[in-house]
Amino acid sequence: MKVHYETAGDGDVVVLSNSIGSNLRMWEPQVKPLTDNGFRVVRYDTRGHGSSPVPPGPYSISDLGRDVVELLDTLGVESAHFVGLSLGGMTGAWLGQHAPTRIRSLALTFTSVKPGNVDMWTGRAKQVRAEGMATIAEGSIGRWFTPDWISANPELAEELRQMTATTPAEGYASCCEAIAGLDLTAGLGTITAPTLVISGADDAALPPSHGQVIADGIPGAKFEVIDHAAHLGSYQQAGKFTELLLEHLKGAR
Ligand SMILES: O=C(O)CC1=CCC(=O)O1
Repeated sequence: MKVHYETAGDGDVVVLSNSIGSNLRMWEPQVKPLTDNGFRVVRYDTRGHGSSPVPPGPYSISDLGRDVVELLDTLGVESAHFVGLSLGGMTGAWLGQHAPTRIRSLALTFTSVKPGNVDMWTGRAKQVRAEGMATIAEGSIGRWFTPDWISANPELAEELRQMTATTPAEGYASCCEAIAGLDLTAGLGTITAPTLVISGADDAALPPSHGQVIADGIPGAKFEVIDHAAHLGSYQQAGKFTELLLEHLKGAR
């Protein structure tokens, strides 16, 4: 499936992959630092999100991974650095296992290879298909940011709440179904790409224990935990997140 994407800058390609309920705009804080450091940023909307197509679900993690391979084919890019947050990180873990020749390095952030809570994810899919996105959008903001960040940044928080509220319900639900029951643990040891794993100390959705499993499973992976970061730590602690990412990407050049 051809997903919607935007590119910026010149140099080695870095693909940025969004979390569930967001779109490529979530990477706004990273675009300038990456292009200023000689990378070509390719950010895309995961299927069912933003301006990408919304085929009827359920989707699987291999659907999401194959969309990235098709995107690289479209761009004529043999291999790219891949940075994913949450659902994007799960897509990255699939790519590292199933399309290793297309992946130069991986940054798997605020994510998991075995999220668990199967009933919660299937229940969320059912709720969204029945009621739409409004209730889910309220809940997302509470998981994405700590209460003090929301109080200090009310306009940004509202903008990001709108990002979730305007996500197509069928797309969101179908991605919940890709997460439900997911378990990519067994293949972690086959990943050969240089990998950075980042978790957030205040991420109640996918706490650092999930990142630790990934880092323990991938040979040579580096693991960092960012303080004062909830689930959308790339936004809440954009400075620290981008610093870690640039160090990793420059080391994998
Ligand atoms: O929104 C959430 O519940 C947290 C989350 C898990 C996977 C993802 O992309 O976001």
